[in-house]
Amino acid sequence: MRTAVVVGTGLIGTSIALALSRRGVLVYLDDADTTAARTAEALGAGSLEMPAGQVDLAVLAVPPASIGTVLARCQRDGLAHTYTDVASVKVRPHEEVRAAGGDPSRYIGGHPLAGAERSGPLAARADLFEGRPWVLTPSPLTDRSALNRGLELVSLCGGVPVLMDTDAHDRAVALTSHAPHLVASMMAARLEHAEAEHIRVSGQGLRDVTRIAAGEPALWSDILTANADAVADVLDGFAKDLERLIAVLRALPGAESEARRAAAADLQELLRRGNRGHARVPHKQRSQPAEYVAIPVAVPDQPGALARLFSTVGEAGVNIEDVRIEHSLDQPSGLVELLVESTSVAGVRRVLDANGWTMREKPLLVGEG
Ligand SMILES: NC(=O)c1ccc[n+]([C@@H]2O[C@H](COP(=O)([O-])OP(=O)(O)OC[C@H]3O[C@@H](n4cnc5c(N)ncnc54)[C@H](O)[C@@H]3O)[C@@H](O)[C@H]2O)c1
Ligand SMILES: O=C(O)C(=O)C[C@]1(C(=O)O)C=C[C@@H](O)C=C1
Repeated sequence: MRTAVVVGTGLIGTSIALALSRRGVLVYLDDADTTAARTAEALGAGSLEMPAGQVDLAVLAVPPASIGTVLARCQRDGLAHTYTDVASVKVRPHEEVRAAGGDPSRYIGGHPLAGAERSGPLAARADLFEGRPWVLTPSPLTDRSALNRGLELVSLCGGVPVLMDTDAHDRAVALTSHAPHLVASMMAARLEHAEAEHIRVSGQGLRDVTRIAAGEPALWSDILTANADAVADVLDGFAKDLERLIAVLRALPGAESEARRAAAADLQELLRRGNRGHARVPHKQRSQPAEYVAIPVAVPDQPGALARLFSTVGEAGVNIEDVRIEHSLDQPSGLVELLVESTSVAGVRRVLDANGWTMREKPLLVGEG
């Protein structure tokens, strides 16, 4: 693949664009929100100039409900030879592509099982998909060349391709992604009005269980609406376990000893079932764990300052893996931590220094806090 357009330069689109650009693909960026597109460009994800001719692949990284209309528009404009999307559901986009008059032979549905609870290009990372499953859903109408192009995309992004039917995909992710999201949201919702004193005494467990509840509600309602029945089926089983668990917990303190023993055995069995289920969760495989270093840079609170910082780093030919921003209220500047591969640190510090940026002395190894 030599050329690609990424439509939707948020978390997923920009991560794909960064990965492709790194592998030498010429990437063009398009987003309804020009700030998102400009930020992705400043991160080194590609170019805002639209291509003169047809590109090899267009990747639609827009919300699920927009795939059909965006694909029909792109195909009408003859933007690309082949099209794929990354939406978290697959039945509805396939149906909408047909309903919107798109050409299904040049479209292959896709869904990388990697992401984050943050949205937008600033949350993007080039290695997001490394070692992660990436489902492709060819239909009987999909051309073999489109399937091969999809496989090439997955490979360039470091993902592991999995071919599935749209139905099977949506049922699978109802269990592994969509219902877990709602369970995390429901647990996190318990905290909304909890006493601050209580929340203060929390550890990593609460963070682990609630992390994904920070996801963008508009995107998640779109995803859940498109897969509502399958998610409700998973939650039905969950609700039965929950009902049983509440009865068991209520029985534990007060019951006669035999009933108490039965309740304790039930509780243990539920916890053991949890152990067995947890043991089946696949762990992320990475070919080579990359070591990132955070370079803290003081950035003035001025329009365009972040874009200038990113393009300075881009000039050094270095990919920014992640960005953390600490806003200091009432201060004329904030602290921005640029995460880069450890091998690039010296070059980045040199180019920042030459361009007048102020850095904190010692770079932090990620995880040092
Ligand atoms: N967030 C995740 O963890 C995750 C993981 C895998 C797949 N996905 C899927 O990836 C897609 C994008 O999600 P994201 O997390 O990157 O969201 P995001 O909000 O970070 O980015 C979406 C981008 O699409 C743009 N956009 C919306 N409608 C558009 C249109 N009609 N034309 C052009 N641009 C448009 C928005 O302006 C935004 O910049 C969704 O379909 C989602 O289901 C998300
Ligand atoms: O890691 C996360 O933050 C995610 O929620 C990513 C996650 C998931 O694993 O459920 C979320 C939605 C996607 O469609 C794919 C991946």
